Amino acid sequence: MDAFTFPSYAIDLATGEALFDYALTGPDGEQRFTEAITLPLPAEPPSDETVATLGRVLELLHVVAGVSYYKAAAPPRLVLPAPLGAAATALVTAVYTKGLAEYAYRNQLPHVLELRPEVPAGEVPPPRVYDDSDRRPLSAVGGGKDSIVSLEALRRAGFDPVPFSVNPNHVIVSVNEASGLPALAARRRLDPVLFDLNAAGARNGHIPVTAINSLIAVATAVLHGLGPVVMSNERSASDPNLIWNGHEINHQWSKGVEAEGLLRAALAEHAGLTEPYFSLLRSLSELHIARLFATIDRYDAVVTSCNAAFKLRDASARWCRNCPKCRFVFLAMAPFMPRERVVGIFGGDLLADEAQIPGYRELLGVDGHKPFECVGEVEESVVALSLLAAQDQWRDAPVVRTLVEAVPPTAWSTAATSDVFTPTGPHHIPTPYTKTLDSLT
Ligand SMILES: CC(=O)N[C@H]1[C@@H](OP(=O)(O)OP(=O)(O)OC[C@H]2O[C@@H](n3ccc(=O)[nH]c3=O)[C@H](O)[C@@H]2O)O[C@H](CO)[C@@H](O)[C@@H]1O[C@H](C)C(=O)N[C@@H](C)C(=O)N[C@@H](CCC(=O)O)C(=O)O
Ligand SMILES: Nc1ncnc2c1ncn2[C@@H]1O[C@H](COP(=O)(O)OP(=O)(O)OP(=O)(O)O)[C@@H](O)[C@H]1O
Repeated sequence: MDAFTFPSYAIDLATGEALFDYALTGPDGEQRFTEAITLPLPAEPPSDETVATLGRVLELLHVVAGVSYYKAAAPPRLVLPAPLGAAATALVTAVYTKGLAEYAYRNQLPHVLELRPEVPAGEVPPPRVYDDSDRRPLSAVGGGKDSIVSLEALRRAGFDPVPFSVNPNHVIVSVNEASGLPALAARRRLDPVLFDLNAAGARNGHIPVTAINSLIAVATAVLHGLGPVVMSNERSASDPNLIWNGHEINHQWSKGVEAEGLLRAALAEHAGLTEPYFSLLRSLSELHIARLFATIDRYDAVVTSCNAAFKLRDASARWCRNCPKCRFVFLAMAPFMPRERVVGIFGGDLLADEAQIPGYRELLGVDGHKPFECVGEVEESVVALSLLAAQDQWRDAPVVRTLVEAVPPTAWSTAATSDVFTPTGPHHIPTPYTKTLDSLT
């Protein structure tokens, strides 16, 4: 295939269903795809102004959601459907290069990292300015500990958040039920042709799914007259897993602060939104978030951070208890909870299971590189281990004992001087929200 194009998109405001068309084209023909995204409908029909702003957000979503189909062939040309301003073009360029960096690395496709979209010439008419800053926030819920911390903090700080999810599965539905807050949901249906192509051996790999979910959330907020979309993306999401050919390869790129800034700028430029989107947890380490989560117990029976529970097919019921994310989250929660509580949350004791030791060695930086998963930095794992080694309830757990001997002696001084509980780094949290997390402590 030579090129990836974006033939059209349309939304039916009677049903909320938006259809996004894509095409891979080449000398041997064309492969078309249609993705369907259905937004929840508001009680009252939207005004013409709202529909115009929504249209601008959907134009960005159309282009960004194309990554799922582009990756089936990774052609050299990315041909955009309409003129875009500088900020929107920067977002699209980054989504298809940095967002697909893990895919490029694993498939050995260096040209993907250099991809530059072809943007049709022309002016983009300026958008209507839509000041959404003081409206109720839409709080994205993914079913894991991080979004629960944000939702509870927003609620306790009096922001009256509206929980929102894309394709909520049983985990997310249970989390929303546990919150007691009425939630909004959007549906997203990938073109089944993609699965047929995958089964036939098409190129496949990781995509920047948070960029897509984020734009669906912003579209929903606009349609419902709500305020900023509040995400729960942590500090370490901005850190790469490795460097390849001089490029950072980051599994979590679209959760990182660079993606957040690009998305905010594109939404301001293209859709006129003044305060569209930010992460409330941006300055926090995963370990710090786990400590905050420990102060909330109403979600213990339902919280699930394991990605295996969110597969489109053959999903696990809750924690699989045998992946980097399960290992990391167990390690991060354990220092801040009675042992029976964390074992109850996970349905098993990972630190009593010696089969977990090789995976924990990777998390602690003893072997390999940071796994391609949503896990914290090596330093956070080291600090968690040092906290466990100092607790009677954990000191003699088989995995803790072995790991304490496995880490280099320098790890303990690293842990002693670590700033993992000090919020740091760039963030986009608007002034009214800066004290929100204090409501949890
Ligand atoms: C649940 C999961 O981790 N899925 C990744 C996995 O896909 P798998 O084949 O095992 O199962 P499905 O998710 O059901 O996907 C089936 C196919 O569909 C393609 N696909 C899926 C969603 C989408 O938006 N676009 C798609 O094209 C997918 O490629 C499959 O062929 O492995 C895939 C290949 O590496 C990953 O792409 C799947 O990741 C999902 C898109 C996903 O939702 N993953 C999140 C749990 C995730 O990884 N989040 C990251 C943040 C990444 C970011 O920058 O946003 C994190 O939490 O660290
Ligand atoms: N299905 C979804 N719908 C809407 N937002 C989502 C969805 N899945 C994840 N998110 C949001 O995307 C961001 C990244 O997701 P991630 O899975 O890391 O978070 P989480 O589920 O809250 O916590 P954890 O890191 O413990 O899994 C979070 O802000 C989360 O709220």
